[in-house]
Amino acid sequence: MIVLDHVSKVYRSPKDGDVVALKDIHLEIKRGEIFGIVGHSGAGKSTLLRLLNGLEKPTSGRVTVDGIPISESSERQLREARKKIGMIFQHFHLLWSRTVWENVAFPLELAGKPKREIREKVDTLLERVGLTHRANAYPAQLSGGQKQRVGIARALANDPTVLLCDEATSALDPETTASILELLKEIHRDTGITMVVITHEMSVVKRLCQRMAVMEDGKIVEQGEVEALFREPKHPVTRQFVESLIAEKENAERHTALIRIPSRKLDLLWGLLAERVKRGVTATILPDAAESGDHVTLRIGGPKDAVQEAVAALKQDEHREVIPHV
Ligand SMILES: Nc1ncnc2c1ncn2[C@@H]1O[C@H](COP(=O)(O)OP(=O)(O)OP(=O)(O)O)[C@@H](O)[C@H]1O
Repeated sequence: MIVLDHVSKVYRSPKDGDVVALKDIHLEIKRGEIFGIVGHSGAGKSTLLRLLNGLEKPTSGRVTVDGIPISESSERQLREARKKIGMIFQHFHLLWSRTVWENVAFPLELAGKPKREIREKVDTLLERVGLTHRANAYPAQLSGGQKQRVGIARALANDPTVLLCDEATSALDPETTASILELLKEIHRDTGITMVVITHEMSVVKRLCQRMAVMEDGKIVEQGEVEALFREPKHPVTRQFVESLIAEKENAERHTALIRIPSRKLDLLWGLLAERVKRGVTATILPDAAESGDHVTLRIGGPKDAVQEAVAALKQDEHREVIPHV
């Protein structure tokens, strides 16, 4: 469906000299696949995406999308090809002076579609993304998630066969991200559209993609099934990304509890906590000017279960003077 055949891209700048953004990339994405591309800032992800919709031409190599030789197409041919290549962006790129409805209608107007067809299509798309009730609102009146829903509806207006997602959830909070990923999955299920998902968030790849490529310094350093790469990352950059997700998860699972204990029991209880520290529990004595001296406050942190268990242990019978603080 999408083929990058030994593609390189060099930006020539009189000021900074040559910047090699992509080095001999070979990538094949199958029809109907959700393919993730991850990499740190500057790895070349955006350049790769811009080659797919013809916004940039490769310095060498060929780019083919759905049988169209994008890298060799004229501007006129590209305009036609881009109708079949939808794109959504991190910062939505909506037209601020147009309503939700008019934003979604825009690509259909550009394609010269008759009014009645536009009306039906926009109504259907707004229903699809759950925004019928906001049709007459302006982008400034919408939440981030709603703006991205408009972006998705607009990207789908001309029934594309490919959807390019450029950090589409990076500006959204975790809950909104989850709902947008769910919507993208539903659209994929309903239409079989091929998706290319560029992100620096491994959680997005994990939840959405079937295969992925990891980029570093203009090259693909590893690619394969998402599950396999998560199970056995080989390249250090892949490993780093996989570990970042584990850290993300652990963070999300972190809980804290404050507990006030008699100072004279501190040594004893500290010993009791020590074995739990091995299981990811942290204990900190909080500096508190209001302490009378006969009590101290401890902050217990860590995974929810472990924190609850540690607090329960501190409160057990022989230490019944422990007073829950919160
Ligand atoms: N128009 C341009 N002119 C010159 N250099 C460019 C241009 N666009 C990108 N670059 C350079 O090409 C390299 C790859 O950039 P690119 O934006 O593709 O990376 P990225 O992985 O998408 O990073 P980010 O997530 O920060 O956008 C970088 O060194 C960047 O500075």
